[in-house]
Amino acid sequence: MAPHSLEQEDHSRDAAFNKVMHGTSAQKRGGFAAMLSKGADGQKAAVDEYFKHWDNKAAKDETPEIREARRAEYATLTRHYYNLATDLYEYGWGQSFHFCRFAYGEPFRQAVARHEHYLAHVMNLKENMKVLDVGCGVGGPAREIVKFSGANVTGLNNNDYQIERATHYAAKEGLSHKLDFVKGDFMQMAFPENTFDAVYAIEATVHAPSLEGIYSQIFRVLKPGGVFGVYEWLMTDAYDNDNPHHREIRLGIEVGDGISNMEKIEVALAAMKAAGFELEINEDLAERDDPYPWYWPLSGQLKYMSSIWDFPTLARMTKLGRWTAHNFVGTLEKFGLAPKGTQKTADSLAVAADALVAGGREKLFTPMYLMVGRKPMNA
Ligand SMILES: CC(C)=CCC[C@@H](C)[C@H]1CC[C@H]2C3=C(CC[C@]12C)[C@@]1(C)CC[C@H](O)C[C@@H]1CC3
Repeated sequence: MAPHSLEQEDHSRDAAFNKVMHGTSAQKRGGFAAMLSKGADGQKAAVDEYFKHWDNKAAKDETPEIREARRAEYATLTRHYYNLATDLYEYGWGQSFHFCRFAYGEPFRQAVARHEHYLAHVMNLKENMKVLDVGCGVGGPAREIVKFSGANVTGLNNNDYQIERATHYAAKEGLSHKLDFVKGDFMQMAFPENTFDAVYAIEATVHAPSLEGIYSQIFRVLKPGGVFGVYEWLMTDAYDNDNPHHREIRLGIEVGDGISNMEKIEVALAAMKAAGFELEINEDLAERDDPYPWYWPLSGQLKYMSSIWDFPTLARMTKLGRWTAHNFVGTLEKFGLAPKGTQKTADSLAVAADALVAGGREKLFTPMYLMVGRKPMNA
């Protein structure tokens, strides 16, 4: 698809909204405690803004105009998605918002960290390099990559609440001298051209309305000779847009994961080329011969559990765990202990989980299409 028109940024509006919805909850210890201390008006506005794009818009009825309306509001849609989902992510998954490969007997957190180390390794990140993390979440991967490589990392994020959480965790771990976090829309980065030695993006650029647009921005801020590494969310070659079942899976992933429009592998490869990168690596890591698939923690199959410490994380994904969570947050909402819309958000994440597992099982979708590209020296 062609490069897309951009939403007007308004950082003071976003900061004011952040105060109304999140208050001081960014300082709370875990996702669950943070979730219970939201401002009701802010939460309602975020729910309305986010779900207006999806409610009553089934895959079978979707028109190009509906999809286009979502793409046109990509930044607001993504910002409100993370206003709603961040605490649930932290509660259910941890502080690294991405999938990973699993080796035999490998505990969950170790596998997540290994996926981050692998990207740093293939990009050859080194001590004191100036590195940009595009769409840094609450900074779990950035902290790990700083510790692994010694690089200095700037995290770019469009969501004020995630920046507050990321800043809080970096300070807590004594890493503030190696890490900073900057608010901004990755489609219109404020950094001057040729700023960074390396840029990485872990399962984040899928939120862009145009892959060519975001990869071109990354190309611009990279120094000549600099490297870009990305784990991209993409529909595989097996995805057929004329197949209603395939479309349902794609829409399920999009609605539950705050994505305005997800593309196929061929589009991402063409976008890297159009942006100007020399492609050094492109591989779907989901196709590696691993003992367990990337989606297994979401599928609730406890038989793959290799460490008893993973039980609390994985139990939440079983049928019983999900049923309990649905009813628990519903009860909290009823008694005014959790803000209205918490259950709707949790249910939407459950839809995402099912669609992600179906997309993975049917090999229609990958969350780990690895691309490493270099900006030519003469660019
Ligand atoms: C949205 C993008 C581009 C990346 C995030 C990937 C994953 C970290 C998330 C995708 C689906 C999420 C779900 C949860 C945590 C984060 C994800 C795995 C939950 C396990 C959080 C707790 C809820 O009760 C169930 C969620 C299911 C989906």
